[in-house]
Amino acid sequence: MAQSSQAIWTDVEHIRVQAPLIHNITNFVVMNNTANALLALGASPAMVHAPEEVEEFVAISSALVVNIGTLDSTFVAGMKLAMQRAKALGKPVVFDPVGVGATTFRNQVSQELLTLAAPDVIRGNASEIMALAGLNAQTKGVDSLFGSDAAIDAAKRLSSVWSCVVVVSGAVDYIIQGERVAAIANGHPLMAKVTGMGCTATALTGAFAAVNTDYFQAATHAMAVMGIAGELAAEQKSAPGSLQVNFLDALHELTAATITDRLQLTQS
Ligand SMILES: Nc1ncnc2c1ncn2[C@@H]1O[C@H](COP(=O)(O)OP(=O)(O)OP(=O)(O)O)[C@@H](O)[C@H]1O
Ligand SMILES: Cc1ncsc1CCO
Ligand SMILES: [Mg+2]
Repeated sequence: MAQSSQAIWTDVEHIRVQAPLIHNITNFVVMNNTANALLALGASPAMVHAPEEVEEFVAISSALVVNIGTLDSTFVAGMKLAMQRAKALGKPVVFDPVGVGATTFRNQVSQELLTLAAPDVIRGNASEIMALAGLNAQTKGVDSLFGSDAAIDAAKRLSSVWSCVVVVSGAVDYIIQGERVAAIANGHPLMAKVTGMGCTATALTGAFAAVNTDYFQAATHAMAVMGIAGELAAEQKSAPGSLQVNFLDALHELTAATITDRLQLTQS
């Protein structure tokens, strides 16, 4: 078994054995999908966003996932408290800047969160990563208007400004930390036709970061597993409704052999 496939499988086994508790402050659209994806992978999800309880909850969790998809000011207050506490406790923080670039509120909140408590991993589509890096990228709500390769320079800049791992998702997923770059060519175009597959990628990254403190590896492994499970699901039936369900089954049934057979990872 190739070294990279083995390393991915080791993380999956650790997630399945440890079932790390993943604290999610996420959007109303994807709460159910991402909770089910974390469970199917082997982690233990909880969606907890009230400012009154997030600090206590993050303290018992193994990773924090923050997603700005359906922002409002109460969510923002919870995000700030949770991110600061997670940083103080040394817990991994993964950030999904859904729709950043579309409105002033999203832009302001994203910059405030990054400044207050820089995350360990940022995952977004190309438009989001370009907007977050300060490029005047065009956005179309929560979907990208660009291919992921258009955002590689922006991702490098973000990675250096916030000293974090940056993931740009798309047909090819790029994982960037300083000069380290990994590219994952797994996945299926139909994944973009199911809402929240990007949010799911971010949530799974939280689970991998809970078991692997090399967050570049954790993010790379999460994107590889996303892509492979997406391919398997699309082969069952090439339609969005079925893909959403078959994706969960593929995560649950994932084996070391499947990862070895399918992994399309290049690193530089
Ligand atoms: N054309 C494609 N080919 C292969 N995989 C794809 C393709 N488009 C998206 N994916 C995969 O789908 C997942 C979601 O990526 P995408 O870039 O669509 O996220 P997103 O725009 O943030 O989604 P959302 O906001 O709905 O959560 C990733 O795992 C990515 O690799
Ligand atoms: C559709 C949608 N709108 C706000 S968040 C979200 C989920 C995909 O990002
Ligand atoms: Mg997204």
